Amino acid sequence: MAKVLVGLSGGVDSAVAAALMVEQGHEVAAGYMKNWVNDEGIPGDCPWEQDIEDGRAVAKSLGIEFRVIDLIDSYKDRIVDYLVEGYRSGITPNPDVWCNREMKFGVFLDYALSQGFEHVATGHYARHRILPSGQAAILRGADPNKDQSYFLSLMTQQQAAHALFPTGEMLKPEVREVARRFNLPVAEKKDSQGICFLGQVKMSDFLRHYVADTPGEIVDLSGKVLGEHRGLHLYTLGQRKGHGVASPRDGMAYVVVGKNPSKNQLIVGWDDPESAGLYITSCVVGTISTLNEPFDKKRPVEAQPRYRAKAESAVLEPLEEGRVRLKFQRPQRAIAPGQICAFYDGGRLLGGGVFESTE
Ligand SMILES: Nc1ncnc2c1ncn2[C@@H]1O[C@H](COP(=O)(O)OP(=O)(O)OP(=O)(O)O)[C@@H](O)[C@H]1O
Repeated sequence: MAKVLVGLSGGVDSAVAAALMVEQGHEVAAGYMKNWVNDEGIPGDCPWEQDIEDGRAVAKSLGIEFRVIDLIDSYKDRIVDYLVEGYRSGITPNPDVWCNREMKFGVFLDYALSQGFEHVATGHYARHRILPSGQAAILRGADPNKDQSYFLSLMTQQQAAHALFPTGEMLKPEVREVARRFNLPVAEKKDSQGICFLGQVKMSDFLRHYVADTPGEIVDLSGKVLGEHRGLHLYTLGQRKGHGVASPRDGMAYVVVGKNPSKNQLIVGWDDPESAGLYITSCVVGTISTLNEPFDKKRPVEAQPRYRAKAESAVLEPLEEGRVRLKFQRPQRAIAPGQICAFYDGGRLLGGGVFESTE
């Protein structure tokens, strides 16, 4: 039996995680991280009041303590600023991955430990194991449609050692069934989507409040001007729609193949392996974080370059501290700096890093 603080978000997955922890006989309390309050007139509509109410109702039905933990300042410093700075500097940030490392298993875990808890449990779809070495390992969730291990790829061993993922062994429909079995008030609540504080707001509308529009030319690979963009930060490599350059005929679409910050130009080309910059096989990944073993020698890995992507065979080669070169077996489309790459050995998460540059 352990003392466990469950991260209760107001959704069904974490409610079931809490119920399972109670059922397993742990000493359980629930914590809701208050991350965002819109007091600056910036668009964002996180339904946090409803979520707190739902979290409180779940805790009550399980007979466990419910705490609301104010992490607004840390969230602003560690996630919102990272997001805005990232876009400002032209990279593609991933706040969901960062949130697990900095918030849920960062300040929230620190809070839990300072309060005498031994573990933070969340409703992530990932599996937790203790290896024969005594180290904690993270495996892909049992539900292949829901697996969230990608989002945990920048976690450290110390963080993993204090983590528990009670729903990671289950399929989503089973989670709903358990919620009904426990009569949890959120058993039929709809799944949340995207970054909480943005809610239904488009990222571009949110960013407009922080990053001024800086219009410039849209050019093709030969330098011919085809249109005007609103600011490089608003476009992503591989983007097919929303750049405003019409396709000349059916079956030929312009996509974003690059950015030239010094000329403030957005470069478009055909969605084709021949378009320079769109497909790469070799790249440098930095901010390397590993869970169980250091990346200190050349090794094969499966590298997953985005959440809903297949992990691809690649060879990883250590560079100087904190960086690796990754050579994919097959060309990869639209790898953008800032994006997170998760590394796996079969179903086991090895760690992750941030794409820095392509070669
Ligand atoms: N505001 C929050 N306070 C406490 N824990 C949270 C909060 N937001 C998310 N978590 C924890 O992180 C887990 C994964 O977060 P994510 O946003 O992916 O939720 P989810 O998959 O929609 O799960 P849920 O159904 O529990 O909302 C949640 O299951 C929960 O344990």
